[in-house]
Amino acid sequence: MAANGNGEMAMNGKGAATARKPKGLLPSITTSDKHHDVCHDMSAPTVKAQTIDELHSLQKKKSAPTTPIKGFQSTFAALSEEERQKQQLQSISASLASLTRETGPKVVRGDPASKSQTSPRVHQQHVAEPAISASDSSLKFTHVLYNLSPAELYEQAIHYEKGSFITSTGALATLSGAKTGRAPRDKRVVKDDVTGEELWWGKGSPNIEMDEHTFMVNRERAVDYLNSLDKVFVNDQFLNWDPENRIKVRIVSARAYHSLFMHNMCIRPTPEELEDFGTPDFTIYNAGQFPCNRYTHYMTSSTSIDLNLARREMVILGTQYAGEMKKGLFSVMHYLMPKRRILSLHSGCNMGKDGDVALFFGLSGTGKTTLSTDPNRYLIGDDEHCWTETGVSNIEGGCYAKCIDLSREKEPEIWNAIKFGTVLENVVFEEHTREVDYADKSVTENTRASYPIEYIPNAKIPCVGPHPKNVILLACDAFGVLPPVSKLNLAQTMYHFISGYTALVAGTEEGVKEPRATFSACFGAAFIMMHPTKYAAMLAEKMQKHGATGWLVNTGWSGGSYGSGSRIKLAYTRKIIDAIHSGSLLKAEYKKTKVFGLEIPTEVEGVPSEILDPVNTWSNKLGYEDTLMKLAGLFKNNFETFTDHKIGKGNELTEEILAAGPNF
Ligand SMILES: Nc1ncnc2c1ncn2[C@@H]1O[C@H](COP(=O)(O)OP(=O)(O)OP(=O)(O)O)[C@@H](O)[C@H]1O
Ligand SMILES: O=C([O-])CC(=O)C(=O)O
Ligand SMILES: [Ca+2]
Ligand SMILES: [Mn+2]
Repeated sequence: MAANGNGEMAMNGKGAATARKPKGLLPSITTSDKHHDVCHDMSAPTVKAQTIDELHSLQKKKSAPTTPIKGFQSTFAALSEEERQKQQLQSISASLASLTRETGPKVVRGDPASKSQTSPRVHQQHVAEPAISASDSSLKFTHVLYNLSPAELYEQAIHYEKGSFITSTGALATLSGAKTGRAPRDKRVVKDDVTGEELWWGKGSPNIEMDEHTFMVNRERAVDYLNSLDKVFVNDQFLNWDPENRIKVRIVSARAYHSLFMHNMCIRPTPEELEDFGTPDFTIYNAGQFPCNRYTHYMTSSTSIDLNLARREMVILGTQYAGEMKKGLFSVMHYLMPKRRILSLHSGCNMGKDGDVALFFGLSGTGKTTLSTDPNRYLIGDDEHCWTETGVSNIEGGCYAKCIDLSREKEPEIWNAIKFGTVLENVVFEEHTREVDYADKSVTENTRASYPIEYIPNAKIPCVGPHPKNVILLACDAFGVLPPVSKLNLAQTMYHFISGYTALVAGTEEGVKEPRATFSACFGAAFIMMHPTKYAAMLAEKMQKHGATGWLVNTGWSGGSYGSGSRIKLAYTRKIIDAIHSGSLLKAEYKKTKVFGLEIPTEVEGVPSEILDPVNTWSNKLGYEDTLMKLAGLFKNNFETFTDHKIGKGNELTEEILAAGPNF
């Protein structure tokens, strides 16, 4: 039926339903008893499903086999894919095996909550003859969520982990629990015949010993805990972009947060690389929600981070802070790489357009991530590197930026990297808009963002580069007496590298009025495994061979100590770094400072000249002298522990290095 254009309906056969209406009014509706068709909206195609379940099943496409099946498309090829999956599950079951039971746990792929799972393939490590199960744990399944994607991990985190939220820019906000930083005093390293000889033990060393048996007790505790869960996350990934020195790592964890963090921080395998992954070189068991047993020998708290180099395993109990995994693996690299005559470094690294590489050493919070992330240069990495015979390589696949007081204006690249896929630890956000308040320290001052390195637009992929031209030592001097920049000779570079000075500021802690100096050998004593002089000797040799220049950059206080002066403007530090990169600072005019004997430039483009010599910035000159002497004394005191160690042939370098420290 159709309107006749005058607002009148055509009369139907019976003429009963409609009446002529005055013009201008809406047409009345006619129903017809002649045509029995239902009214359809035929403009959109219908869905190809009969039921809701069927509709939902259409939504997800099965991932295609990761590599095209080689050869003929036969049942033989399909079987080998199945065989490969079986081997993968067997390998995971072997990882999770208790060492006191005959078989590994029954592992099955997929989320136990997922209905769509088709008849699970179950695997056990070495299936013994059918026997009566000795324990309930051997009856249950361990579901394995294997190398999930960020989207899948978001869903797991949001569904199951309290404190997981999507922020306004798409990052995953998480809480790391009671621990919001690393616990170096809870680190334990197995001391055996080999490591007893090879590693650095005793005063100043980060390696606190434990015996093999105690490690096994903690390992068993972690494995039993993990196997008691409905599901565990397994990440199989790589460390080190240098293909010849790549390490395969497996991380077994209980939280999607941990899995996503390691997805970001380690190197992500391609589907093809994953197929050939095989047995990992190193495995982490992260049972961080579960404490260690205080009755266990060597335990001094409910947290324990245990490294067993012989077994190539690490166990985490009693801390959920994800940085333990990252830095635990870094410790492993600090052992494995020097054995291959490769130097491992706690440094950031970037490269200019002309291929000039710079290393940025520094303790936590001194600016490695901030300063290696530079819009004018290619980012190779922000925290952990190797220096080989051929050049530098990043160990990791992601960055871990501090984000307290982060601002879009000062650090736009890091700001923009905080998007979907990024893990944002312990930040505070507005409940409704989910906008993050980076100034808020309610949870901790150590708020962090972990993102894949390719989130920085000018990342250099693969993350490798030629030999460094500049070696920049960053110190955040809260005493305000170290110059903003000094040029170092080789002996001075070694002296400051071995010293590893920075200062912790008192912050909001009551009663603490003064900054506290910390000396951390190689700018990362918490992670090195052998004596600091071993790494220092390698650095000296490499810098000498490749003609690299050393620099000391103070990213800390100026115009007085913490409390009266202020932190050097990031914009000035960036100008100083620019001048190092461009080579202009090498050609500048220098003068030598008293006490520390540092060469300081008289001018740096874009930086007020008066701040280059700190004495100019202090109104209280006597206070400056006192503070300078105090810091010099702390340096001297600290270095005494190293004087009995030789570097290089015949001890000469040691003499030279000793003479390179403060003289007074
Ligand atoms: N002059 C400056 N130079 C460098 N960083 C500065 C300066 N002033 C303030 N900052 C701030 O100091 C912090 C440096 O932290 P960054 O993440 O770079 O540390 P890091 O050396 O990478 O430490 P970690 O090894 O713990 O990751 C940033 O929050 C940065 O904004
Ligand atoms: O390990 C961490 O938690 C953060 C970091 O990079 C460091 O402290 O050097
Ligand atoms: Ca960092
Ligand atoms: Mn670090």
